[in-house]
Amino acid sequence: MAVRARLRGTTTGVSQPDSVRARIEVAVGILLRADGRFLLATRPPGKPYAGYWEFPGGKVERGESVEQALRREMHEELGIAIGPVAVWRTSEHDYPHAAVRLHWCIVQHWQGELQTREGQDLSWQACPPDVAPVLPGAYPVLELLASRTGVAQRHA
Ligand SMILES: Nc1nc2c([nH]c(=O)n2[C@H]2C[C@H](O)[C@@H](COP(=O)(O)OP(=O)(O)OP(=O)(O)O)O2)c(=O)[nH]1
Repeated sequence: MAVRARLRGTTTGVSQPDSVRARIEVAVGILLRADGRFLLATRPPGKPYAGYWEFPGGKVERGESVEQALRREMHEELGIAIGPVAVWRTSEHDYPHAAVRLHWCIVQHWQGELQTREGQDLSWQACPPDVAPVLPGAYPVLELLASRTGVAQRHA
């Protein structure tokens, strides 16, 4: 599968010019456990790329900040109340269905037991993930996580 993505400060491919399509802003949570593993979830049925693994999150709604959107999505999807949010990186990806700008937020503290409110599967993963397929727009950040101290590495 062709992967076209741009990550601020890192060139991983070529996207369409911004003038061609309006970008959809997306807040994405990298829930990082104390052991360095991060949470991936499957996309629910009925959505584009249903069944693909992704980081939890969703579209920023009108009038919301990225942080507000992330707090709402984490509550709606997982039933948790997240603590401090740090926007870590921003990347862009062009899909056939949408052009998205992904705001990657590291979350290390939350309250509540994880629930699967949208029928998604959840998995705590290390780098590289051993679940597939992963949403193409998540690849660049997975590469960055692999080099980030504190993220669990999978050793074959
Ligand atoms: N949550 C999430 N979205 C991602 C990731 N990587 C990636 O390219 N995306 C893209 C896929 C979608 O085009 C977009 C997120 O939109 P979505 O449809 O899942 O958002 P949503 O939950 O607000 O959806 P809805 O309310 O409109 O049903 O971001 C990722 O790792 N996590």
